[in-house]
Amino acid sequence: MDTTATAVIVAIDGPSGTGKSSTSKAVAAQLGLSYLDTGAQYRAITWWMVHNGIDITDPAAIAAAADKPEIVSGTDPSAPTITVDGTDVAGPIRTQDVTSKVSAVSAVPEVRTRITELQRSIAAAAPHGIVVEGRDIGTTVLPHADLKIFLTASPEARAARRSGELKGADVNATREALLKRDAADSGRKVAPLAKADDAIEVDTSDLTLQQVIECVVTLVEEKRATK
Ligand SMILES: Nc1ncnc2c1ncn2[C@@H]1O[C@H](COP(=O)(O)OP(=O)(O)O)[C@@H](O)[C@H]1O
Ligand SMILES: Nc1ccn([C@@H]2O[C@H](COP(=O)(O)OP(=O)(O)O)[C@@H](O)[C@H]2O)c(=O)n1
Repeated sequence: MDTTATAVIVAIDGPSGTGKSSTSKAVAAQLGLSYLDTGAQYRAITWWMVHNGIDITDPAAIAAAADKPEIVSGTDPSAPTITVDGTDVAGPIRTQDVTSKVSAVSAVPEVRTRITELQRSIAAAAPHGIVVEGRDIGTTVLPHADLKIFLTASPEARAARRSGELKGADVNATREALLKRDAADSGRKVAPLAKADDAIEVDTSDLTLQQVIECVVTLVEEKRATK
């Protein structure tokens, strides 16, 4: 059977702490779709640059190395994986050090070209469709996605969620770090963080995670019914 005709492609974008990862994983698991965390890929290439002593303040050095690491993403929403040259980096990519450097690395056009190609090939290979989350999925990576969602939330709600995860982290410092990363991601020249014109915006500040999941599942099911 040709499943590609019925495969549904969902793009979920938005800034940090709006609920992209939790929502995308749950929606994909519930609907039998694959799942791709594109932020994890940018974190993985950043981890590799740091690990290999590349000067991340030097865009030319980053560009020259952009082709070297082999990044592999496992797309099962119940057990997503990420490896670089065969090493499991799921833990190391979440350190504060990588978080503070990822916006600089992901702004380099050669890095984006490489990772964007990888993302498109993963989406095209997903047998029943995929939920892809990131910053530029609806605008650049998958502009023909069947459904585009742009999640937002107040900086206060996002900082409270993130500092809840990073046990003991100061909520004001977390808020400042989030806003700094938003500004870098929204201000870069190539594929900035942006809402696609045809994306549906959902403000999650006053919604529970379960409410957001239900909202997105309903939207995907409506799309699937009319495909
Ligand atoms: N609507 C929500 N209400 C409360 N907490 C949420 C909500 N959505 C997500 N969270 C929590 O906030 C944190 C960040 O969510 P995450 O999905 O990682 O966001 P993102 O991928 O956009 O950075 C997680 O601990 C998650 O459980
Ligand atoms: N599609 C994407 C996804 C992430 N990124 C970059 O990767 C960083 C980390 O993304 P992430 O989704 O893991 O961030 P969090 O929401 O987990 O904080 C972002 O701040 C961006 O700099 C990007 O440029 N494009």
